[in-house]
Amino acid sequence: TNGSAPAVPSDQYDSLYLSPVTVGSSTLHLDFDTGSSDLWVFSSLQAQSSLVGHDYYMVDPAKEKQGYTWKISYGDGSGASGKVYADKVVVGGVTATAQAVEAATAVSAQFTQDVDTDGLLGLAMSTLNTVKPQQQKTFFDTVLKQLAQPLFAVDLKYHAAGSYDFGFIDKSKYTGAINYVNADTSKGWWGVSATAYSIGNASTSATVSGILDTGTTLLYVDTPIVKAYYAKVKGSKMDNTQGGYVFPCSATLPDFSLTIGGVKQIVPGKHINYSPTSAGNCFGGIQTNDGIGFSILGDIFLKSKYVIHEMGSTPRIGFAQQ
Ligand SMILES: N#Cc1c(N)n[nH]c1N1CCCC1
Repeated sequence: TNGSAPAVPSDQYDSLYLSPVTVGSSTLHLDFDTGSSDLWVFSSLQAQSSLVGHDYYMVDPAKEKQGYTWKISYGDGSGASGKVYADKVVVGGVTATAQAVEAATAVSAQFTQDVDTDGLLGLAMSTLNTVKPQQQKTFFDTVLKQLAQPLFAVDLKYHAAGSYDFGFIDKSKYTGAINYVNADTSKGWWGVSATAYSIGNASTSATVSGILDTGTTLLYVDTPIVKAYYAKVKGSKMDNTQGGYVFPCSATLPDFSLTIGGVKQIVPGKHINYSPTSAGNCFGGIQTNDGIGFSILGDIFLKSKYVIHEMGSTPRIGFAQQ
């Protein structure tokens, strides 16, 4: 079976996208994350006070994987931990009958405060899964063999609902050709490299190595590229209080592209005005990857494309224009 689930922006700035998932007998709204590999949910194991505003998984003790635990921490300092159950998970009609469901006993404040997000569904390689004593499979790995094609396709949109397709490519969701490149999955992520970037009409050769990551809001690249971009934005500056480059909300933002597999993957300038700040200017969608060690092609990069993640004998990534 194949299937498709909506990806709905959680707020007016596309901070993250939420998709409905049936876990056991509950429907939760999860953040599908190609940058991590745990399927974890808010659960009845948590203190009631942590569950206010959230949908949550009602655990069935008979389904517990006794002695199994998980603990995850993300690059932004957030995290969660808990116990593991084997239960039914359904995404867009695709069913995993005994998926490892990581039920939270504790989650960090960032998650408790975000009442829209009921957990995450990881779509990176299962080698990054945090369950002990035995690593568990992602939902995609669990259902892979039942899919017509061994792939999922990501269709995130700018200030609109998109979708995640499992097992098929939806020709109505893109125009032009799909450009495929091999994926570097050696570090557990969907890794990709670019050979150049462009700002407006000017191209510069450079090697940009990074990961595709639906769970990251913005686009993080090397500092020299970020500086060159905002040099073309009148009134832009690095604002340490806001934590990145900001600019007047009236500024005209040039398009940005990364050349991947010889094809320019363009990010429209409009998408690079991420959100207003508390200080009366606007926060940039392109920011420095300082301290990360590689680039992160997050939602700002992804939301103009239809991106196929194919786990064939050689993992591949396909890019097409929405
Ligand atoms: N930081 C971070 C991060 C990432 N690189 N991919 N997904 C992330 N998160 C998912 C939920 C919180 C952060």
